[in-house]
Amino acid sequence: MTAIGILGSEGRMGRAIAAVATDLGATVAGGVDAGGDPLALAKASDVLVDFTAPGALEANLAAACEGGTPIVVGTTGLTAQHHALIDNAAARIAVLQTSTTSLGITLLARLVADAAEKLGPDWDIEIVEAHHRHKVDAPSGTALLLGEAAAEGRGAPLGDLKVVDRAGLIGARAEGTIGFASIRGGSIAGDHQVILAGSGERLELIHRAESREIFARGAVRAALWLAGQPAGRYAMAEVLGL
Ligand SMILES: NC(=O)C1=CN([C@@H]2O[C@H](COP(=O)(O)OP(=O)(O)OC[C@H]3O[C@@H](n4cnc5c(N)ncnc54)[C@H](OP(=O)(O)O)[C@@H]3O)[C@@H](O)[C@H]2O)C=CC1
Ligand SMILES: O=C(O)C1=N[C@H](C(=O)O)C[C@H](O)C1
Repeated sequence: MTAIGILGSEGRMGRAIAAVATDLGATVAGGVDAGGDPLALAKASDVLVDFTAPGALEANLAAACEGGTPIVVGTTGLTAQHHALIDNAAARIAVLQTSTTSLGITLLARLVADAAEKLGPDWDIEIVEAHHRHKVDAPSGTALLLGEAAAEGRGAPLGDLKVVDRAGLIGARAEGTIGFASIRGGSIAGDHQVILAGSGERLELIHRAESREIFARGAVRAALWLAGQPAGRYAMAEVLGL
């Protein structure tokens, strides 16, 4: 059986992954949290899953490389520098980075790219996400992933189109931009709504995670798939065959 090492094992996702791993045909090799030894865990594991914090990524990737252990990076709030670290690690080991391990969202990203392309820039795109009160990053990694899909449909980098901060007398909406809004409260597992607003009609694509378990199951599925892959950078769509 594939032995999964959990980086962030006492966190919400880490605990959810441990709860479903056996069900899905994996074992848990162990886990670490802040102050733990990721290299010892990497050496004891067939594959690592990282659901920690951006500040932990560099050490976690270094441990994975040194241990020769594939790693699923599910942590969100990553910067361009973090993505460069992931690219470097992927030259040595198999790395799957994804802001969502949900099947529904992975498919939704395809639909969003298609809709953005077909409907054109005079349809305004807004992405609204809602999460639990403990979430520390905004917009969510998934909202940004959906924004990337929309921008790809528009043939431009998201960085050129993204609007995340609206307050005060900001003027009318600029054509072609992609707006983001974040809601935080209670125990919401994760809702994402992509609104394509035209003149006189509106298309709304919505995904609601009903519990954290779907992310945990997706993470284990991704880990089992990644354990057998050669070095390289992978995405969730490849796991799901989409
Ligand atoms: N890709 C996906 O599908 C999903 C991604 N996520 C993302 O996963 C991440 C974790 O979410 P969640 O479980 O809710 O967060 P939690 O805060 O509940 O858990 C984070 C865990 O990481 C640990 N940690 C922090 N720093 C380090 C470190 N340097 N080394 C090792 N462990 C560390 C924390 O330990 P300590 O408490 O000791 O600091 C804690 O146990 C977030 O970025 C979230 O957005 C969440 C759900 C789904
Ligand atoms: O922090 C969470 O809980 C989640 N984070 C991920 C994100 O930022 O998109 C995925 C999921 O929505 C839950």
